[in-house]
Amino acid sequence: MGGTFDPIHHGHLVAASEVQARFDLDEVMFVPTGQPYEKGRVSPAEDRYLMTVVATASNPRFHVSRADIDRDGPTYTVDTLRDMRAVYGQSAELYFITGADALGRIMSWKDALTMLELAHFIGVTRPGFELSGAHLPADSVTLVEVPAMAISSSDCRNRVASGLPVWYLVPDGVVQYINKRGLYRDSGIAKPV
Ligand SMILES: Nc1ncnc2c1ncn2[C@@H]1O[C@H](COP(=O)(O)OP(=O)(O)OP(=O)(O)O)[C@@H](O)[C@H]1O
Ligand SMILES: O=C(O)c1ccc[n+]([C@@H]2O[C@H](COP(=O)([O-])O)[C@@H](O)[C@H]2O)c1
Repeated sequence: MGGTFDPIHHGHLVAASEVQARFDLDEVMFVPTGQPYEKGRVSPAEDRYLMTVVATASNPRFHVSRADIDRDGPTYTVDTLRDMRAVYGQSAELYFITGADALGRIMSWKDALTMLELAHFIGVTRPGFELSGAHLPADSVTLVEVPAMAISSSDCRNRVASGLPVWYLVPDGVVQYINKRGLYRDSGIAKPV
């Protein structure tokens, strides 16, 4: 599952768990983006990576990859999938999990046709976003309805900046990590480590 995870929240975790169970996946690899070129300023990659590790630690099927944060330049999913293919080998069945909003734009992603050959794409429902696969290649993309969790990372950041709690929106360890590092308090983005 690819995402900026700034911070990772229960919407991401429920979506990953649902897809893992429905597709009987051996594991779900969370891949925090290095430089998400479509987003503005984001928190340091190391903070986003560590929050993802903390959030997924208790699930034996969940793992976290540094592939995107260790690669220089803007993050493109075609590169992520090539890296995953190199790790798991040619015979592995790869699925790329993402949200319905992101999925709607995948045909404009870098090397979209090559990318669609490297994995099967799963778009999970997200409250507030219309789920339509009409313009997407049906053999490469599946839309999956997951239990609705109206949580977003931007809302979590805004809540911290306003002094509101994010308990129960993100895992407890992520709340503690945000507090320890003072993330999102001022501009919404922490200073580099
Ligand atoms: N509550 C949710 N339910 C289902 N999918 C989600 C949810 N939140 C995020 N996603 C999906 O997870 C992927 C990674 O999300 P990302 O890390 O950008 O979080 P986000 O909450 O969308 O962040 P932001 O609010 O900063 O845009 C995206 O494809 C997004 O659509
Ligand atoms: O490959 C691309 O051109 C591309 C463009 C936008 C987003 N993505 C990937 O889509 C995933 C979700 O992105 P985001 O910005 O919603 O967190 C994440 O893994 C991104 O690297 C990939």
